[in-house]
Amino acid sequence: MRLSVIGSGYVGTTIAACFADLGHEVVNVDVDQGIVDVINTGTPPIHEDGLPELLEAHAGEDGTGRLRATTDYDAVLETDVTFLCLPTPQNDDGSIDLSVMETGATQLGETLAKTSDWHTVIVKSTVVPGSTEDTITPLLESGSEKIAGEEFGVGMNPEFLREGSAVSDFLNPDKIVLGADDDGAQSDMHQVFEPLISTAETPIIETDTRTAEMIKYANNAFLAAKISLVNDLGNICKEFGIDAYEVMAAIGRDDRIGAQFLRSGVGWGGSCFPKDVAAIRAAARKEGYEPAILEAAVDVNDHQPERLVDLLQKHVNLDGARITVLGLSFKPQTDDIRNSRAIPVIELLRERGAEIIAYDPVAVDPMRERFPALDYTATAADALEDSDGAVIVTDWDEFAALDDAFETMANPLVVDGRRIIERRDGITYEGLTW
Ligand SMILES: NC(=O)C1=CN([C@@H]2O[C@H](COP(=O)(O)OP(=O)(O)OC[C@H]3O[C@@H](n4cnc5c(N)ncnc54)[C@H](O)[C@@H]3O)[C@@H](O)[C@H]2O)C=CC1
Ligand SMILES: O=C(O)[C@H]1O[C@H](OP(=O)(O)OP(=O)(O)OC[C@H]2O[C@@H](n3ccc(=O)[nH]c3=O)[C@H](O)[C@@H]2O)[C@H](O)[C@@H](O)[C@@H]1O
Repeated sequence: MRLSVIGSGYVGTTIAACFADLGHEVVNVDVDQGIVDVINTGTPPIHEDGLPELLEAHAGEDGTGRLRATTDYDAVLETDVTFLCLPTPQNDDGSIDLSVMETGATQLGETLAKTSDWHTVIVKSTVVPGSTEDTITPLLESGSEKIAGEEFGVGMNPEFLREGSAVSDFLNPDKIVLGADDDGAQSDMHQVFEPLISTAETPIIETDTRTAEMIKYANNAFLAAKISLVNDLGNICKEFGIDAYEVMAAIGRDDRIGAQFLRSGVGWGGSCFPKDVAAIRAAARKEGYEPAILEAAVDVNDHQPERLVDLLQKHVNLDGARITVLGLSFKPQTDDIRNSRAIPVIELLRERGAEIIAYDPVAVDPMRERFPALDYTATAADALEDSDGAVIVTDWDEFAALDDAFETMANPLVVDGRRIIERRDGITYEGLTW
């Protein structure tokens, strides 16, 4: 099939490359000429495992030619189906900001006015229930002067990939949710996912657009709340001198609980959990419902960075101390720092007078834009030298392999927010929940 993917960020680039790999002909449409140029050289605009190989195979000079990028919306006219992968950030009150989606839908509608062919538009972005039906579809209709369901199709297909393992998650999903209010869109979505359905034997959930939208929020809210509950229990474990990881390993054996997402520590960050929990809370409140558990989940999460810094301060006077921050991205295997827990940790350390030396394998440049005045190093070992204490904020594997480097610290003190460093002789070690 011929597909266009509007928005070439973490999701748009990944799904475009994966669909090309599954045999579709794909064009990425983005307003950012720099991103478009990079994709057309066969290189990903983001750091993501497996993407360099896929882009080289399909967009590179010697590739299959099944993937290209452009800033021109008219490219949509040479395709049958368009995915909208535009950002859905939050307003100051936490509610969803649909403005980029509105701009994209309007421009896409105006583009579709130029063709009489049937076309299906699929909302891939995370949007609160009702957004597709009440906001996006009317804009597509007014821009194209066509009737949804009769002259073009509209579907909603939420994405569940995680950054850091985006390619493998997309190609091996635990479910594919196909939301549509018309048969044409439902049938087109089936065709798009056919190569994945037949190879991965993935469960397909067919539903309407509002339910598809809600499934995405329920999924993210459940996972975020699960981690917060684990952190709440982990904080209790710490008070009792019990290892939360041993406790979680035991309860994770219960199928009703599940073994994943039981890692306690400095909390959840990233571009999605915080904004999606905020958006569904705001949407619920607007309907007159206060979601108490989600509120508590956010509250626990907001306090974990402070608990980490308080724990460090039990061992060292932070005023004037040289403190190493290891890990800046919101999770390992990505350069994304959006809502990284490193941000509140750095802010708290600065408030308490610490001098910060920071290191991350791939996220130094984005963090330098956020905090230009910090001292950044090229290796973790350099960051530890002469330091009065270190905090671990991201669970990069390379931190687990650090050994002699701790001996170069002025004060070998490690406060681990991710349980990545082993306790050992010669280091004062504190785990956040163990
Ligand atoms: N990042 C993730 O892991 C996941 C994100 N999502 C959802 O997917 C959506 C997109 O997220 P990301 O890919 O992270 O966003 P992003 O911010 O990484 O990428 C968005 C892209 O859209 C482009 N863009 C902005 N306005 C445009 C316009 N009018 N026309 C064409 N392109 C335009 C930007 O230049 C950028 O390249 C969001 O709703 C997010 O919640 C869903 C699952 C996973
Ligand atoms: O909507 C989205 O954008 C995506 O959000 C999350 O994916 P992502 O944020 O990329 O990464 P996760 O692996 O879920 O980690 C999120 C945060 O939770 C933290 N986390 C995760 C697991 C855990 O056990 N403990 C824990 O603190 C991570 O360190 C990270 O800060 C979801 O896992 C994806 O299914 C979803 O598609």
